[in-house]
Amino acid sequence: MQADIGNALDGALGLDRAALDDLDDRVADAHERIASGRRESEHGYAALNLPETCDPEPIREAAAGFDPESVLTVGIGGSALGAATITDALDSPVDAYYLDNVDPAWVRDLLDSLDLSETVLNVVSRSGTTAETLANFLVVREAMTDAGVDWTERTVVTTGAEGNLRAMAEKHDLPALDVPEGVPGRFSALSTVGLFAAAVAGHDLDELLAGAASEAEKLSGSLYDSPGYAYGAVSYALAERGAAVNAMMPYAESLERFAEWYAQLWAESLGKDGRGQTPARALGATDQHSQLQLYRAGPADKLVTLVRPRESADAGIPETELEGLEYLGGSSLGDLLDAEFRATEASLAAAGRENVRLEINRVDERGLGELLYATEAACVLYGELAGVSTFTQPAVEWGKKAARGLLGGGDFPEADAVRGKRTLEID
Ligand SMILES: O=P(O)(O)OC[C@H]1O[C@H](O)[C@H](O)[C@@H](O)[C@@H]1O
Repeated sequence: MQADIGNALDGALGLDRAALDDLDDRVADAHERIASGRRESEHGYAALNLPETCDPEPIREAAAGFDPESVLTVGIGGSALGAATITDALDSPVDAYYLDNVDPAWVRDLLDSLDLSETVLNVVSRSGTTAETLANFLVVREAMTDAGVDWTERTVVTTGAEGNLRAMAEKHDLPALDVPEGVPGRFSALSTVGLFAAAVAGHDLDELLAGAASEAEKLSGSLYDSPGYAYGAVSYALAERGAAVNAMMPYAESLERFAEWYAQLWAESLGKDGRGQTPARALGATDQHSQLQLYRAGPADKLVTLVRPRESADAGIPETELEGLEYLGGSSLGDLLDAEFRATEASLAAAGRENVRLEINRVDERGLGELLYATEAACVLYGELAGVSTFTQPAVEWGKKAARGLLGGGDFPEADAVRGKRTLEID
């Protein structure tokens, strides 16, 4: 991956090269902390070791027993978004679906549309206790039984050492993949969590991990040596100067889910102690015709992250006799997308609005491995520089406990706050 941070400098927020050079001393210290966490396989830091520690063989073996039409992943947050980012980005004859919400109509529609006898079910939960995931699993299991499908023959579980899901896998003797120790869900794309659906879909796990490894090798004590660190350092420096929002804007339909994955990573890891940077999601070129207005002319409180592959399949634009459109004819949709990308970049820069360009060669396994790993490294570095606890999520846990208390799943004081909601109703 390559990061071009030129347009992050000398814009409205006033970050200049000298300030970035000064920050590089702190990057060196942060890198030492990260390297030590990786050496000791500390919680969270262990995720940056996945290019070396993730063994793709058991994942491939678990997938090899199936030749399905589709793979259905039941999980939420980090237990769905990494896999979804990979399978959405890459073509495969196997369709990949994700039940990562409990909207009843949506769940029912999806299940009605699938041939469950031709579907592999992957239930993914690190904790093995997440209510949405377990509830959806029970619904899918029943739907399989109703369709005359032996769910125990078509289910693979991915979970931690303990929890309801582990117990269920043992009880029914289901194939189970282990969630690696020390790897939080939002950092688990390059592990059993993110790679099973990719393996079923026939994607090259070795290349995904090799792409990640190539970015891991670049991590050093200077932001100028690593695209991941460069992006993390610049995001942090701009946030300190007022970039409260970071808009992730890939110029590829296939990377739309990547922006969703990034939003969890950035929000849940960095939003602590009154600090953080709000992730926004945009898609080029579509959102040039909507959100760009705000990014260029609204408050100067944003970094816009433009992501694109350098190469992709192209489609020619036919010659036209339509007056005024001659310039399009004989060109291609790829040329148009490229022009739109560069125009957006220039339009933001001309207005002093900071932006960064992240590029991979292609949206393939290698490019995705690079992009996922480098973004994780960026996030970890940002967390170190900001002094936040990157790998915890107490605010999310609060809401989980409150919901569980409301459902009668235990005595949680958080549920009392829900019962005490203030109201001011207007009809
Ligand atoms: O994998 P699970 O234990 O089911 O957790 C799924 C998700 O649950 C929580 O909301 C966490 O905050 C997320 O980080 C996690 O990815």
